[in-house]
Amino acid sequence: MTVIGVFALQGNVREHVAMLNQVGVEARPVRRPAELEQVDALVLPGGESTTMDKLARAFELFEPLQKRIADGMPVFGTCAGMIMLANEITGGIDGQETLGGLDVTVRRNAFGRQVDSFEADLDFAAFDTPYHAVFIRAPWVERVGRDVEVLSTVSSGPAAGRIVAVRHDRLLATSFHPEMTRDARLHGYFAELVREL
Ligand SMILES: NC(=O)CC[C@H](N)C(=O)O
Repeated sequence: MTVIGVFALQGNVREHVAMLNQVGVEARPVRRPAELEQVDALVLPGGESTTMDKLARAFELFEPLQKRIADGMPVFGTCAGMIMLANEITGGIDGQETLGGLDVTVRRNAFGRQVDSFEADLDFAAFDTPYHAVFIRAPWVERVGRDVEVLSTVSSGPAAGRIVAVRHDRLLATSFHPEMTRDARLHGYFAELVREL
């Protein structure tokens, strides 16, 4: 049976595990390299990408993660997790590094101070009704590589048109926190992507 890990050094780990269970997937926290070896795919939750970068190094997960991503492990990165997956970032702190793999440029804290946190209904071609998304000091995607599919953009307001969900082969990323609403459709979408392998 497929097992999806949730990177558990930071973020809403329990909520992600619960939503994966809700879509019929076994899920468990990943804190150590040996635990990473036992999962088929991984969720990188939101939090603070600069801290995640440091913690991943301190727990000796950074290089094993990069290797698994290069070997084709599916990863769903949300918010700070999206930043961690990006090949390139703007607005990072000095020396901040990402795992990479996703051919995009992501701007940290892109929505500005006034809109630190906000909610928006997003359209996804894969879903029949809008997806209600919660953004917290969220990044957006400024550049997408040739093979990256844009799954959703903000539909109205000052940030209209900004890219907030993308997929590049086995890597899925959202600017927002899909574990903070009751809507498990994105976890379901990711689970499908993992099962198709
Ligand atoms: N909710 C979040 O994950 C915020 C991301 C955070 N602003 C960062 O740069 O990592």
